[in-house]
Amino acid sequence: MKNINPTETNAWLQLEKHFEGFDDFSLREEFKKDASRAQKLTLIDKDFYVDFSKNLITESTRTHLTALATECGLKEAINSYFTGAVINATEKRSVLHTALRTPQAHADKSLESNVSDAIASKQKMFDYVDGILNGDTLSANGKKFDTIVNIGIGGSDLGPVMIYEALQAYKNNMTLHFVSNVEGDHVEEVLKKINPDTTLFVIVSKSFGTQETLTNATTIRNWFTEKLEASAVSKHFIAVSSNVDKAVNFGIDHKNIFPMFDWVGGRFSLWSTVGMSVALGIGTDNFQALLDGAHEMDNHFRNTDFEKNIPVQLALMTIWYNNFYRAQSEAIIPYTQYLHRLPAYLQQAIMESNGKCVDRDGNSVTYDTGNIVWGEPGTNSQHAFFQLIHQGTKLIPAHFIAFAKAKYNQPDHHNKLMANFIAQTEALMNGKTRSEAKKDLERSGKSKDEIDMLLPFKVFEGDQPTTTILIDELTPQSIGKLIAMYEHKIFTEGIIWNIYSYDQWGVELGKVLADTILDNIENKEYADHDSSTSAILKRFGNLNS
Ligand SMILES: O=P(O)(O)OC[C@H]1O[C@H](O)[C@H](O)[C@@H](O)[C@@H]1O
Repeated sequence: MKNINPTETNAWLQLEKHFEGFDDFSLREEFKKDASRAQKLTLIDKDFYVDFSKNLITESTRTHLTALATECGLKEAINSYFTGAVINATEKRSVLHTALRTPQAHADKSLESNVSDAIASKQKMFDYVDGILNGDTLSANGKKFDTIVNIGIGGSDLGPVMIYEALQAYKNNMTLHFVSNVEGDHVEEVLKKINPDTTLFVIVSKSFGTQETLTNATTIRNWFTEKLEASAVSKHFIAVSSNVDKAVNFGIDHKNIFPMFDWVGGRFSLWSTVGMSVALGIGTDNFQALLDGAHEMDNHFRNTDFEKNIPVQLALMTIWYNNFYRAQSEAIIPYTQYLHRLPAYLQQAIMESNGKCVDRDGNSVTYDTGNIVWGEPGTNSQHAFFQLIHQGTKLIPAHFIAFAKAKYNQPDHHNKLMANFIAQTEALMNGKTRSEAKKDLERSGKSKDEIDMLLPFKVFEGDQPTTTILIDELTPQSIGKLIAMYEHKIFTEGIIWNIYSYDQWGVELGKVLADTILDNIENKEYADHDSSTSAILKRFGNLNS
């Protein structure tokens, strides 16, 4: 992989010049000028329809941005990514979540053994899941398991919970709970709801060293052994980890440890045995369909020209807004409750990956990286933060994601949902001019004085950019494809920004300091900090003494 400072490329210079022409850019005008704008700026890959035309771009913008991707060595980088080069250099690891969904017959020569290991570990997981679901594997008291508790945090929680919520229409009758936060109240609330006799606990931790997960697992095991014999632990607790020894030390039966691989990053691990709880909740066929959907997007990303490549063009939009428009954030608005955890999942995937201020040569970057993402499902978000997108002072490019077909036959609901989905992007783009707003007020019979007073508040500037991602139907396949699309978008941005997307050193500092503070709390030693930290520690200590 070449380390290229994007701002020193010819394409970047061209983009800077090109951007100067955007002072009086108007999407309304662009659509008026070119009847085929939507068609030219929409990419279709089977069930995915991605319309970029409501973005602040022209076809030349796309050309310049695509040239930037090429000049930054994206083609070679994609090849390195898919063939197992050590692209996570600071941790000396390959980045091969794509191998987890590759059929053996499609494996690259260099990755045959990774793919066959992935398939073997998936098979072990599937056999176990089938045994639980068909009742061959029973609880310590010979009962069928009916509840799963996933104990994990970060990538060992967000991916599984997001997918499980997304695929509620595909769930079997297993009840799933997710315990992630180290907050004891979170654990207690889950324990209140479950019967130890019929509950399987899945401890998920790549490192098996994460404070939150080990604390929760220990508390839950203690609770469990108060209710059932200690010998029942081996039938009710399983672990997913790449640190098998630590899982054994914790007391997990060797045969109940489902290994994951060093070459899969935590936030990209939902495709691996980390998906255990999801597979238990939706069954192995649906889990396989999820993998197949992701593989379909892998092929699209790897084999499609950049101009027609959905993840590449999505990444380039982020570069355009982040580095040229200097937009501070992007919104992700899924028009389905099923995807209510998608923004949270993407916050980890995107911000932990690309929140880096040092380039691949170890120098401080001189340009912005790491886009901030946030969001909530529509239509709820329309009644919450859309005011700021429509009339605030910030440029907030947004992804609008929806599925053309609903899962249940409620056409009245679905038509209303989709009407809002479509209307919002049109409104954000067109806004409302002063004269349009004035006409509206006149039509409503307001006096001249009232109109003069109200008019400034009724104007919408418009030109708020959106990308519409319309997918035929929400299925395990399309959800897999959607998540893989974002994974490759993240990769592409990291390559162009010349940063390492697959480490997360920034998470360490706070973790280490928390250990010291915990020591202080336990020993009631509050003095050895700045006055703010000491006072907070003391107040906390006093309230709990
Ligand atoms: O799976 P684990 O090893 O327990 O790690 C859980 C999480 O811990 C860290 O905070 C990392 O920043 C995350 O990327 C990771 O997903």
